[in-house]
Amino acid sequence: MAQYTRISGSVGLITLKNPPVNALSAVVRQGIVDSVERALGEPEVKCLVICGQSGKFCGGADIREFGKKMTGPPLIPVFHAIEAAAKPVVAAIEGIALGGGLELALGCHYRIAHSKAKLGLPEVTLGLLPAAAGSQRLPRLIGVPAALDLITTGRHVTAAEALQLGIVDQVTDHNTVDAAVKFALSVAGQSLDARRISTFPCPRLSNLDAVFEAAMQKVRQAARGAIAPVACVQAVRAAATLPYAQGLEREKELMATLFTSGQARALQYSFFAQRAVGRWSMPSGARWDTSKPKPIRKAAVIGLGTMGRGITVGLAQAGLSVVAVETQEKQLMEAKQAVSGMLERGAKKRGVSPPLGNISYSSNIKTVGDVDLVIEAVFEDMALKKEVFQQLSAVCRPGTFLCTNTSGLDIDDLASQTPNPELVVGMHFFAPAHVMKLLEVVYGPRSSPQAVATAMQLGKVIGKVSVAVGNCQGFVGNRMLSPYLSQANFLLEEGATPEFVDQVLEEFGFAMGAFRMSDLSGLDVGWRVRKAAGLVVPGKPARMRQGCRYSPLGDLLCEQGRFGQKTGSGWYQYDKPGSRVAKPDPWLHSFLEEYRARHGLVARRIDHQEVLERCLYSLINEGFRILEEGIAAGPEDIDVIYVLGYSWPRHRGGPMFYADMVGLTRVLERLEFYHQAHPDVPSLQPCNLLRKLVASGTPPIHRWREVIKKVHSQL
Ligand SMILES: CCCCCCCCCCCCC[C@H](O)CC(=O)SCCNC(=O)CCNC(=O)[C@H](O)C(C)(C)COP(=O)(O)OP(=O)(O)OC[C@H]1O[C@@H](n2cnc3c(N)ncnc32)[C@H](O)[C@@H]1OP(=O)(O)O
Ligand SMILES: NC(=O)c1ccc[n+]([C@@H]2O[C@H](COP(=O)([O-])OP(=O)(O)OC[C@H]3O[C@@H](n4cnc5c(N)ncnc54)[C@H](O)[C@@H]3O)[C@@H](O)[C@H]2O)c1
Repeated sequence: MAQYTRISGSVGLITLKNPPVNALSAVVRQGIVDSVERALGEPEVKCLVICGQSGKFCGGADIREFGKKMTGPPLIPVFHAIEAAAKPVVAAIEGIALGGGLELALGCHYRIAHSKAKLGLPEVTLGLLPAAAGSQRLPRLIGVPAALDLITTGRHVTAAEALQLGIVDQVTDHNTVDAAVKFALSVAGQSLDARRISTFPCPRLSNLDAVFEAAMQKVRQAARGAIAPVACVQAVRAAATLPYAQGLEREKELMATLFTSGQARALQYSFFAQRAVGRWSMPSGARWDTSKPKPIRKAAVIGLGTMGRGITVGLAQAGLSVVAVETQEKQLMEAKQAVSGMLERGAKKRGVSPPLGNISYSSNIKTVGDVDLVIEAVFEDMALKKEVFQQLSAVCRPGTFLCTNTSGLDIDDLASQTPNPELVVGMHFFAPAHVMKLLEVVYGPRSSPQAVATAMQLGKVIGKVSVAVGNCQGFVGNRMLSPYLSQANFLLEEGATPEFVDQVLEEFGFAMGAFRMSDLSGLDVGWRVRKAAGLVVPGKPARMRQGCRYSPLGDLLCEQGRFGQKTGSGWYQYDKPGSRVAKPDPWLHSFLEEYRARHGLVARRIDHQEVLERCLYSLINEGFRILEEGIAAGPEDIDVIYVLGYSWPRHRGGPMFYADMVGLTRVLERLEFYHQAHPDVPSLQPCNLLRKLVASGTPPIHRWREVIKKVHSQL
């Protein structure tokens, strides 16, 4: 609702009340209409202030209303009524003014913001554009280039930047409502002609075409197929070239195409999924709301390679004390230098001082005796990790949580090395660990709910989106990647090139195709895992392992020292080791031809559809197996992992959402087709849960959990 009160005798105060973010639901919109009407009708009221309850101005339109039949007054006329008011209306912006929230403020005559407030038009991140006149008012207020930046990126700006851009009129460190009331009284009675943004001409640009061409090129490059950023540029162009009323029409037209699009559905699903994963549960029945985390003030990181350094930075930046341990003095010194550099660069960007003092470095594991939690990040070698866990058990005080950053080793096996396996969980970060938002929190059969809650909470503290998953080889993300990569390799055997496979996957929206990604991560990583799994055994029939099809192509490249970017060659060639520009490699093409000839394989023409379906549906099929086994609690968990950790295009929601969009019947049919053609590839065999979902009438994704529950209860 919106509550109307009179303060200081002559100020009408409208307070938006719709926790948690005062979104503009139908009731709130109606409340604003009624309150404005009332205030304008009261002769004693000289001016109005609009604020939000609980220190939050407004988080925008109520996204939960989007899928439903719209009721209540539409936003544009509400904001026009405010702008047309004969008494000054001041927005008192505390906390947030986002999307429709900022558009409401732009309908007001003045804007006062608290210094800690964040403002922005993030509609693009939900597959939309600011369609309550935001795309038309903002360029008129701050000019086309700045408006294009804010609207196409959806980034939030601080109050200080908003002041500099001209979005707000004043910033205060004190009570914002008090400041707004004082301000409103000071301008009461003054002419409002120059305060109605919709009447402003859009600031002229001499190079208008060039600006919009450049903006369009920029968004198309970054969008990876997303349509909203393109529509945002078109809407701002309308503001720059058309009278306000016509610009509004264009905004409405563009919004109509976005509003019902699959991309908007996917992005809004993704928004809620990222919040839903925080409400985790385990098959044992333990849950987020019944498991209390322990506060972590001091942590240790063991192993300061690529991952350990990033994890140390993340912990220190969040204000924790960190003991950073590396056994070799030389590596320790190098790590210290690298970590300090990362902290200094990060602090410079944020305009704060680097928290260098939060970290103490040591080459002696005994120095971790007084920490609350340890994150082990030594080489991916089970014997080594077991040794480290035994040492930790001996030196850590009782109750210390022991976490491992392993990419896929058995958490329970590691836990068995300690007298308190309930304190052991996986904390699987993604590289670069201080940047990537995803954290897989992996619980073993003996991990306590408190250990899981503590790791999930620590993830939150350091700014990660944490997803709780069960223990299995590769956990969720890497396990699903395995059949995807296998299919990509099989396609090469059958006649495709790495360039073609990557092109199809990149057109789908991945930042990098399977082969460019493997070259970046290092081919040796998978090689080591396959060796440890006994798959790389000289003398074995080359293309079969344990009765299943196996492609040794990656192993053969590694035997040649082709580890990817770091060695200057892999699936592609590079100018020099470390270079990032992948070029097609004639050597690799002849190697593939020789390989096919050696194995009696005849190259055939492979089309886009086959590449996409085999790579994506095999990955999705593994996702269904993961759900069936209870390794992930719901499809949202898998989708968040893929969007945040594996560059799955956000506007496609994630693999499980994509399967829902394609249609489960279609996915099942195509898997059956490919499995018939490749009976020696078990990952193409449709999993039981997928069949059950189809048999139960292909329910929409938000109802899959009901079927999953039934499957689990039958086990
Ligand atoms: C035929 C076709 C016709 C087409 C014509 C249709 C015309 C329709 C006209 C529409 C007009 C458009 C108006 C406007 O331009 C559109 C918008 O405003 S879209 C919304 C823009 N706002 C945002 O994107 C903000 C989203 N929220 C956030 O970024 C964050 O939540 C936050 C506000 C920064 C707060 O962050 P935190 O403190 O970390 O809290 P959480 O994120 O965990 O959120 C808490 C809780 O609140 C829920 N929530 C947040 N924002 C909204 C919202 N805008 N609507 C509904 N719910 C919201 C969030 O989901 C959390 O709840 P939980 O999911 O955990 O239950
Ligand atoms: N690199 C990635 O992209 C990535 C992503 C997620 C998880 N992981 C996992 O993180 C872990 C570390 O990977 P990485 O890429 O950082 O490896 P890395 O080779 O870069 O670093 C490992 C570090 O551990 C140190 N070390 C070895 N034994 C030690 C001991 N006993 N005590 C203290 N330090 C010791 C080594 O000197 C080295 O500096 C592995 O388990 C890996 O699977 C890696």
